[in-house]
Amino acid sequence: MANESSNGKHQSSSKPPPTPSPLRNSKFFQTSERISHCRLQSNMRILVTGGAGFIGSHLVDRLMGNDKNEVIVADNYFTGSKDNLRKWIGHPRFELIRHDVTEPLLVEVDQIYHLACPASPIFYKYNPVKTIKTNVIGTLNMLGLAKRVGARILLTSTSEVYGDPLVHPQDESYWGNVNPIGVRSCYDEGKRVAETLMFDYHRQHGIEIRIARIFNTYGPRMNIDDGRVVSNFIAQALRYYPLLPSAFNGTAIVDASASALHPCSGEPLTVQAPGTQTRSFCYVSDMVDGLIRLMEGEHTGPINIGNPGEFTMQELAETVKELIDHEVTIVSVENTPDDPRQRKPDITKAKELLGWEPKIKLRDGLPLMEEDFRQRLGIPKK
Ligand SMILES: NC(=O)c1ccc[n+]([C@@H]2O[C@H](COP(=O)([O-])OP(=O)(O)OC[C@H]3O[C@@H](n4cnc5c(N)ncnc54)[C@H](O)[C@@H]3O)[C@@H](O)[C@H]2O)c1
Ligand SMILES: O=C(O)[C@H]1O[C@H](OP(=O)(O)OP(=O)(O)OC[C@H]2O[C@@H](n3ccc(=O)[nH]c3=O)[C@H](O)[C@@H]2O)[C@H](O)[C@@H](O)[C@@H]1O
Repeated sequence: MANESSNGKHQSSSKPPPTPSPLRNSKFFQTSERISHCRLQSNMRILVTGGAGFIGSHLVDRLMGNDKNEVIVADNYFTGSKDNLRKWIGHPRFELIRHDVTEPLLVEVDQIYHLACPASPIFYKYNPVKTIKTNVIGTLNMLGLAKRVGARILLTSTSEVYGDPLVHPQDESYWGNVNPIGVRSCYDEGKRVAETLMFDYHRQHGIEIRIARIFNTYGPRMNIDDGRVVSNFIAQALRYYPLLPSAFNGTAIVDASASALHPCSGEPLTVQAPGTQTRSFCYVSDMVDGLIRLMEGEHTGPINIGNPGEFTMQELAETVKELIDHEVTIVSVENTPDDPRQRKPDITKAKELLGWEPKIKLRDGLPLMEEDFRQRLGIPKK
C-alpha cells in the first residue's frame, strides 16, 4: 500500500518483513496464542541504552515497577549520571554497565530501548563527530545485537528529523527540511540515518523495530545546566535574586552577558531571539507511557510522541516567571544557527494506534520540575 506524503511523493508503508530467521529465540516470534501468554507470564530482560540520562532513568523506574522485568542499563555517563539510578543499584533485577554504544555489546535480552545519545544542543554540538558516531555506529551495534538475540528494538528518534519544518503541525509522513551540513546536523541527520538503519534491518533481516519521534520533553532530573530551554528557565528563575533591581525593568532587552556583568543580580531568563519560535513540551511521565505503549504495541512507527500544546519561547518565559518569581527579568539573547522556527506534533497516529495522548499540561508539569530543581539547588520556596 502506498501513502501520499506531505512532500507530495508516494511513501511506501512497511510491508511484512521476510522470514525472521535470526529470531528463533525471540519471545515475540512464537505462535500468536502463546504471544499473549508469554507477555503476561514471561520474565523480560530489557536493555536500556542511555538509561542513566533524563528520559532513560524515568523509563527504568517504570520498567522496574514490573517485577517480571530485569533491566540492564548501558551508559557512558556523558550526559547521564549514576545518581539518576541510585535507587536501583544493588537491586537483584537491575544491572548497570559503563558502556559506550559505539562499541559492540554482548548481552542476552528480549527488548532494547535505544536512547543513548546526547540530546541537548550544547552537548551534542560539543563533539559533533562523536554525536554522529553514537547515532550511526551506536544504532548499528544495537541493531546487530537485536538481530543476534532476536530482540525487539525501539529507537528514540526526534522531532528534529523534521528540521525547520515547512509543514505545521508535523505528521509522520512529512520528510522534513533539514540542513545536512549545519552545526545541528550531527544530531538531526544522525537520527535520520538511525531511522534508515532501523528500517533497513527490519526489511532485510526481519528485526522487530519501533521508532518514536520524541518532541521536546521536560521534567525532574534534567541536568540543571543542561542548556535546554525549560531547564534553563527554571534554574535561572530559581537563581534570580534582584539585588540590583534598577539594572532590569520587567522584560528588558539587554546584552547576553548581563548576568555576568551583574553577578549579584542572579540570572534573568534568556530568551533566544526572536522569541516567537515555538515548541511543544511533553512531561516525562507521559513520554515514558508513550514509549512503553509503542514498544508493547504492534506498530513499527515512526510515531510522534509529544504534547501538541504549542508555546513561543517568550510565552514559556512569561509562564515560568508567573509560576516561580514575578520579579525575575526576561532578556533577549542571540540565537544559534538553524534553530527551528516552529514545532508541534500531530499525534493522530499515537492516539489511534497506541491509544496514547499526554495528560499533563505545561502549567501542571512545571511546578513538579521546580520542586525537583529546588531540592537539588538547595533553594527553599519563599
Ligand atoms: N528530551 C527530549 O526532549 C528529547 C527529544 C527528542 C529525542 N530525544 C531522545 O531521547 C533520548 C534521551 O534523551 P534525554 O533527554 O534523556 O537525554 P540525556 O542526555 O539526559 O540522556 C542521554 C543518555 O545517553 C548517554 N549516552 C550518550 N552518548 C552515549 C554513548 N555513546 N554510549 C552510551 N551512552 C551514551 C548519556 O550519558 C545519557 O545518559 C536521546 O536519544 C534523545 O535524542 C529526547
Ligand atoms: O524535541 C526535540 O526533538 C529536540 O529538542 C531539542 O532541541 P530544541 O528544541 O532546540 O531544544 P532547546 O535547546 O530546549 O531549545 C528550544 C528553544 O528554546 C530556545 N532557548 C533555549 C535555551 C534558552 O536559554 N533560551 C531559549 O530561548 C532555543 O532557541 C529554541 O528555540 C534537542 O535538540 C533535543 O533534546 C530534541 O531531540
